Amino acid sequence: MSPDEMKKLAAKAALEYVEPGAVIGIGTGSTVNHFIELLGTVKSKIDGAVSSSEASTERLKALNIPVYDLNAVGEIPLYVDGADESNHYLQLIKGGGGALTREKIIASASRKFVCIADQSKLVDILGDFPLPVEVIPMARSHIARQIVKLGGEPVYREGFVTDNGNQILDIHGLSIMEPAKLEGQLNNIPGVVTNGLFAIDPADVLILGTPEGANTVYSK
Ligand SMILES: O=C(CO)[C@H](O)[C@H](O)COP(=O)(O)O
Repeated sequence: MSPDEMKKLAAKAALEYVEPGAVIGIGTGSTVNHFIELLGTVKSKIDGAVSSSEASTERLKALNIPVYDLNAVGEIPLYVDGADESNHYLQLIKGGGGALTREKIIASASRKFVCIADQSKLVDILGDFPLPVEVIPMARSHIARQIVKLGGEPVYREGFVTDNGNQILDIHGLSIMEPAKLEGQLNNIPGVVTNGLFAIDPADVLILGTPEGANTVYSK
């Protein structure tokens, strides 16, 4: 079975968490794209969505699913998003698609974060996937030097601009033993908008697509 088929299985299983009348928080990426397609089949049962990126908004609107501004809604019952890596505590690296800041905001505004992924995303130690950091452009070089002091190798994602008009540094060479600590340290560097660690506030549920079906994983 291909990774994409596994992503689709995970997305399908996440539909079970959708409650009638709800506004659903929607992440970004190829796994979420499957979820958006499936959400289109039950759109009459939901109120609409809050989206974490221009790309997801476009897909939701193409299916005539109403997209609300986060400021116009209260607490969101459910947030569905993918991940680049998850450990067994459901602490994540996200932001491969560059949408990490809006993703973290909507995850934080949601009661339950259901993460969907193919089985390859589950790892023992986070860090093989380069950790994205969204930065204010004028602070980029300064932030890169601070990251080197923390033991990482920052690489500027050249030519990429986030939906917020900022830039991304991808940190290579990390083996992240204390994800919550590193998340805080990075966010404390002036000019960092946010980083792709979702460790202080991890996912609540991880659904992994596997060749045998969708497996639900809870935190260790
Ligand atoms: O964080 C993300 C985008 O910013 C995505 O959730 C992450 O990159 C996973 O993507 P995919 O579902 O395509 O594997």
